[in-house]
Amino acid sequence: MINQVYRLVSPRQFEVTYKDRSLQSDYVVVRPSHLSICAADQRYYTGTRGKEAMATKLPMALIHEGIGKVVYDPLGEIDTGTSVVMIPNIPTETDEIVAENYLRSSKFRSSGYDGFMQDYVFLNRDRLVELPNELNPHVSAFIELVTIAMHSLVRFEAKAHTRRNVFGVWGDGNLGYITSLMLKRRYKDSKVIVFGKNQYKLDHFSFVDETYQIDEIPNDLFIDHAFEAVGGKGSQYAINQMIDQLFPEGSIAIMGVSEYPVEINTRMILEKGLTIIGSSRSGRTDFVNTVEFMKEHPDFVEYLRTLVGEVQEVKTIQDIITAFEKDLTSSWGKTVMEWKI
Ligand SMILES: NC(=O)C1=CN([C@@H]2O[C@H](COP(=O)(O)OP(=O)(O)OC[C@H]3O[C@@H](n4cnc5c(N)ncnc54)[C@H](OP(=O)(O)O)[C@@H]3O)[C@@H](O)[C@H]2O)C=CC1
Ligand SMILES: O=C(CO)[C@H](O)[C@H](O)COP(=O)(O)O
Ligand SMILES: [Zn+2]
Repeated sequence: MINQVYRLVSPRQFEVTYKDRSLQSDYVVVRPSHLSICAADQRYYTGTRGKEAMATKLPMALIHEGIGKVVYDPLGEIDTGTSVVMIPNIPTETDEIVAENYLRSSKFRSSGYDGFMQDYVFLNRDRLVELPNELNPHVSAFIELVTIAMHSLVRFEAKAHTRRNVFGVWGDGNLGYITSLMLKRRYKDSKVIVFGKNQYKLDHFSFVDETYQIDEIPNDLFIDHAFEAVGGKGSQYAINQMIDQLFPEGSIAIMGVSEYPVEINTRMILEKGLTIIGSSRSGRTDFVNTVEFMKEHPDFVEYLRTLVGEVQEVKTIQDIITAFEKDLTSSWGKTVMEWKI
């Protein structure tokens, strides 16, 4: 069959590529239904990802957050029409220590390897997780971003000390919202404080204990552990504030992506004995855990609906551009594409 792949060829410019794909293979074929735009996709779309990465990774289909329905399973194990979330990480080996998303041999969709902006996505059997029918598709579209918070929390639990009275989350955007919501659901007796730049965004965080604008943090406020969900140059300011507000021996989980190295106060990291935990992408276990968590906590899913921002029906390449442009000017939430191309 001929599959159409919608690739970014240069900033703000997409082209259709026709790829001949055989159904005589082990791949399960999925028709995407709802796709969501990540900050990483925007860095490629706008060309801010950096000259070298743009040159080596393009042309490629963007998008690594998405769901769809199974249209063909060569083994006949998965019913046609089953709703699934697609896993963008593609491991090529296993390791007893290193998780699939940290293996340098793994490929990642929409980062040098074609993402989900295709008519049909061909996936290895273990690269999809079945979704319950009742789950809201616009929320499910960005499950991958929820797995990022899940993955970071799992790493935090394995590496940080066990006093968890007060958590601080820096970042009043999508990932900050998801992380603080997940912390509140997982640690019912702990206090969660969110630190952000915009009062109108912080107003959405009604479920946390306290919120502060980053230039109004009380001097006597201290936290046990911190999560960074800012990215870019802002992460430098955020990480240095975390270092100041943490009790000794606390931890900092970094999730935000920065294009350039950031300067952090290593002297105080040493003096306070802080642990820094880097966290990037996610793997199958995180997807399975996240879908289970969403099944068990309907109120968690309900809160995530607040994050559904722009919804754009996509039938043409111009609609794709419209979705990315709307996302750039949107002041809150995730942009979801209803994939009907
Ligand atoms: N590790 C991983 O695997 C993943 C990482 N990410 C990364 O996480 C980061 C956040 O993503 P996302 O939530 O979607 O992006 P958002 O833009 O929605 O969120 C970032 C928020 O942080 C605010 N902010 C800026 N500076 C500070 C500061 N010093 N302290 C507190 N808040 C601040 C921003 O405000 P304003 O807009 O006003 O500047 C914005 O509201 C990005 O870098 C993204 O690439 C995303 C997915 C996976
Ligand atoms: O968003 C992400 C995962 O959900 C990661 O931040 C993204 O994969 C980083 O990729 P790149 O190196 O291409 O910017
Ligand atoms: Zn992403």
